[in-house]
Formats: sequence, structure tokens, C-alpha cells
Amino acid sequence: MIRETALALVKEQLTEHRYKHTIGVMETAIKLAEKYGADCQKAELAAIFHDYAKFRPKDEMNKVILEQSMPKELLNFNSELWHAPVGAYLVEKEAGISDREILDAIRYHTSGRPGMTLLEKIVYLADYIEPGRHFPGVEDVRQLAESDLDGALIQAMKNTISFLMKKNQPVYPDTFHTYNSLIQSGRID
Ligand SMILES: Nc1ncnc2c1ncn2[C@@H]1O[C@H](COP(=O)(O)OP(=O)(O)O)[C@@H](O)[C@H]1O
Ligand SMILES: [Fe+2]
Repeated sequence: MIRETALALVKEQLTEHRYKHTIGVMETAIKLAEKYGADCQKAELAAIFHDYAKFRPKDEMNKVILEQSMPKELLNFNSELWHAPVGAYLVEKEAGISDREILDAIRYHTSGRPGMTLLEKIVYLADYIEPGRHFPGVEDVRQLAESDLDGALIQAMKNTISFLMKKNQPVYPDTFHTYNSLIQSGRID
């Protein structure tokens, strides 16, 4: 699918603000894909579609999670997590994207998962550091992303986990497991 077609499909699903964020994620994901040797076209499409389900009603997302046998555990956590796996499902069903790598990059863009692929890492990070993002710690992650993809990802996950903990919010454990897997894969002992 070409960029224009994908963007037109996504624009219908999003607010103006979310659409601008999506453009930022797309541009950042392409740059990261060039830098780290990922497939730029897949990075572009995954980034364009990553928030496709962001504004679906909660009851619709809840139903998809149950009917499509997604992890039920998701329902015990922040509903903000749901649009990622539900988005992967709807992008396949409604937009006809069938590439597994692209769908998985959408599926895991919020929680991460242990053993993330290069494409999944790029979309996760592009979502975190795109130029429209302004929150404490984002500049450090942007700097790290220039030369150390895993280091940047670890820092982004640390920030997300601490942010949720500071607000006394539950943390969906896959993010902890992703953090552990990244820390362990980089260890020299
Ligand atoms: N492990 C987690 N447990 C609970 N909430 C999480 C977890 N990881 C991310 N979140 C929350 O999910 C929300 C959406 O994240 P994300 O999809 O990355 O961004 P966006 O808001 O651009 O869609 C954020 O508010 C974030 O704090
Ligand atoms: Fe998202």
C-alpha cells in the first residue's frame, strides 16, 4: 500500500492532533529504519497505522480482545493498552494489511514484548520520541536513539514504568519483561 492511501485510511480514524502525531511517528520511524537497517516501507506503514484503533469505543475493544483470544490479562489493566493489539487486528481486517511484521509492530507498540524485532523497536521508539512529544526525559531518549537503539528503548521503558508507578498506577507486566529482556541481551557476563 502506498503512503497516501494508508494516510487517507488513518485520517478518518483519528483527530487532527493524533493525525499530526502519526505523521511525526512516520517520519521518525523512517529515519530510524534508515539508521538501523530496517525495512523502510514496513516502518512507514507500521507507523502510519500504529494508532488506528486509538479512538474505538472501549466496549468494542473489550469485545475484540475476548473474541480474538487476545491476552485476557489486558482487561485488568489501563484501557490505554488495548488500542495496540486491537489496532493490529482491525488494520488487517479493515485496511487489508497482512504483513505479520507490520501487524506485530502495531500490536506491541504500547507494551513492548520480550525479544522485540528491529521493526517493533523502531515503531515503539518513534512513537516515544517523535518531534511532537514533549515530556520530561524525552530529550535523553532522543539523544540515545542517535546511536544506541536498545539503550534508547531501555530508557523509554524505565521512564514509562516510573511514570506509572509515581501515579500509583498498575504496570502491565509485559513492559517489565521487555525491559528485562533488553537488559539481559546487552549483558556481557
Ligand atoms: N506497561 C504498561 N502498563 C500500563 N500502562 C501503560 C504501559 N505502557 C504504556 N502504558 C500507557 O499506555 C498509554 C498509551 O501508550 P502509547 O500507545 O505508547 O502512546 P499513545 O498515547 O501515543 O497511544 C500511555 O498513557 C502509557 O502510560
Ligand atoms: Fe498508541
